[in-house]
Amino acid sequence: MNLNKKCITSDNVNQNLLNVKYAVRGPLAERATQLERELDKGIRKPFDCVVRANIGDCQALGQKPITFIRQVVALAACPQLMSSPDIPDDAKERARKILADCTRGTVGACSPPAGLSVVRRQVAAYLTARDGVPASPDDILLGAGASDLIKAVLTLFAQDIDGKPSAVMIPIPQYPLFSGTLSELGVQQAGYYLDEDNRWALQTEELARSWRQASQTAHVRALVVINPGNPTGQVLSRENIQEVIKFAYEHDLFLIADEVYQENIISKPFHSFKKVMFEMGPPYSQMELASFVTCSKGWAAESGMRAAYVELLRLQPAVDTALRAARTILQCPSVLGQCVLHCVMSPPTPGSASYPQFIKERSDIHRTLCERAAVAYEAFNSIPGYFCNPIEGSMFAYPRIDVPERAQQAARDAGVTPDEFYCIRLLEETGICVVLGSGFGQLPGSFHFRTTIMHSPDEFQHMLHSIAKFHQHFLDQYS
Ligand SMILES: Cc1ncc(COP(=O)(O)O)c(C=O)c1O
Repeated sequence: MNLNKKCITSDNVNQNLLNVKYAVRGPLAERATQLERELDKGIRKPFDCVVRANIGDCQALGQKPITFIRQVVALAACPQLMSSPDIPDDAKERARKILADCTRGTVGACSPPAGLSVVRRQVAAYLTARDGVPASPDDILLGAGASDLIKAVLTLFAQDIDGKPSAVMIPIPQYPLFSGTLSELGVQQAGYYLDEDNRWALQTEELARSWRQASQTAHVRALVVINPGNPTGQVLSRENIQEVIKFAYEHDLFLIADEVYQENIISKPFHSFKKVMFEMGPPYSQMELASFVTCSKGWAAESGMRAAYVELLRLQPAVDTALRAARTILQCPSVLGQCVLHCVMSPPTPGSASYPQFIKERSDIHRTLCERAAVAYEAFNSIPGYFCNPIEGSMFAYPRIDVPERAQQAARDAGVTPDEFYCIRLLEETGICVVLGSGFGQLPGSFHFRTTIMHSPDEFQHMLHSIAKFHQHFLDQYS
C-alpha cells in the first residue's frame, strides 16, 4: 500500500456527502468559536463576548431544566437515591415504573429498538388525549432526537422508480435537517416557498407549482410540513392544514409533519395534522402520515438527552417491517432519554407533590418565550429596512433585511452572498452569531437571518440594541 495515497478521497467518497450543508453550525458558527478563543487570549475586539444566537438549544442559552425530569433521570440512573428524603414521592414512583420495564431494572441495558413499552404506551396516551383519536403504542417509534427519526423516514424515499429519481417537497425556508438529509440520501428536493407577505402561510397554488416543476424530472413522493415553522415561526391555521392534506391526497403524497415546536406556542392555537385529518374524515383520515415530537424543544428543552418519537400511521406492513429492521441495527435510543420522554408525555398533575414546582417552572418558561417573541417582533420592525412577521410559535425570529445595492455589489466582489456578507459583518463587529437566510432558503433577491429569541433579558436587549446600531452603521456605509 502506498501510504501517500489515500484509500478514500473526495473523488471516490460517497458524493452525496459532499453536498451536505447545515448552516446552523456552519462556517459562521466556526468563526464565532474562533472569536471566542481570540477574546480568551486577550485579543481586542469591538465587543466583550460572542452571543450565540444561531442554535435553538434553550439550555445552552441558560434555561434551567425542569426539576421533575432531572429527578426522575437521576433516580433511574442511580436507584440508590430512592432513599433520599429530598426527592418527592411522585418522582420516585415514576422512576420505579420506568425501571420496572427495563431489562433487569437498569437503564444500562438496551431497550427494544422501538423503545420501552412503558414509554410508547405513555406517548400513545398523550396522543389520544391531544387528538381525541385513539393512538396505538404499536405505531410509535422512539429515537435519538427527531433528527434521527426524520432521517429514518426520509430514507424510505431514497429509491429511483423506473429510472426516475424520487423527490420530497420541503418548505422554503426550511430547517436544514431536511435539505441536508435529502442531499445525503441522494433524494431530490422540491422546494415550495412559504408566503412571507401572508405570515408565512402555505399556499396550495405554490405547492402545485413546486409539484409540477419537480414532476418533470422526478417522482414526487412526500410532502414535508414544519408546523410551527422553523425558522419562520408561523403556526398554520386549521383551514391551511386542511388544504395541505387535500393537496397531499390529490397528489398521492406521503405526509411528513414535523411538529417538534407544538409546545412552543405563543399566539395561535396548534392543530396537529393527525387531528385535522381525522376531523376531515375519510378518505383523508385513511392517509399515511409520519409526525414527530421531540424532548429537545417545548418546555423540556432537553436537547442533550436526544429523545423523540415518531407516530407512523397506516404504513404498508412490509414497509413498516423494513423500517423496523433498519432501526434494529442501531440497537435502541438512549434509555435515559426515554425516561425524559416519559416525563414530557406525562408531567406532574395537580395534587401530586411535584406539581407546584413543575407548573411554576413551566409557566416561567412559557412567559419568557411570549415576552421575547413580542420584544423581538417590535425591535426588528422598528429598524429601518427590517421586516419581521409576528412570531406565533417556535423560538426564532427570521427578519428580512433590505441590503443596499452597494453592499450587494461588495458581497459579489467578496465572492459571498449578500446575507452572508451581512451576517459576517454582524459577527465581526458585534460578536452576534446568527444563521444566514441562505442556510434555510429564501426567495431570490430577499435576505434574512435567523436568530434564537431565548436569551436572558439583558443579553437579549443588548443583542437587539447592537443589531440596530450595526444596521445603521451598515446603511451609512453602503447606502
Ligand atoms: C424543525 C425541527 N425539526 C427537527 C429538529 C430536530 O430536533 P432533535 O433535537 O430532536 O433532533 C429540529 C431541531 O432544531 C427542528 O428545529
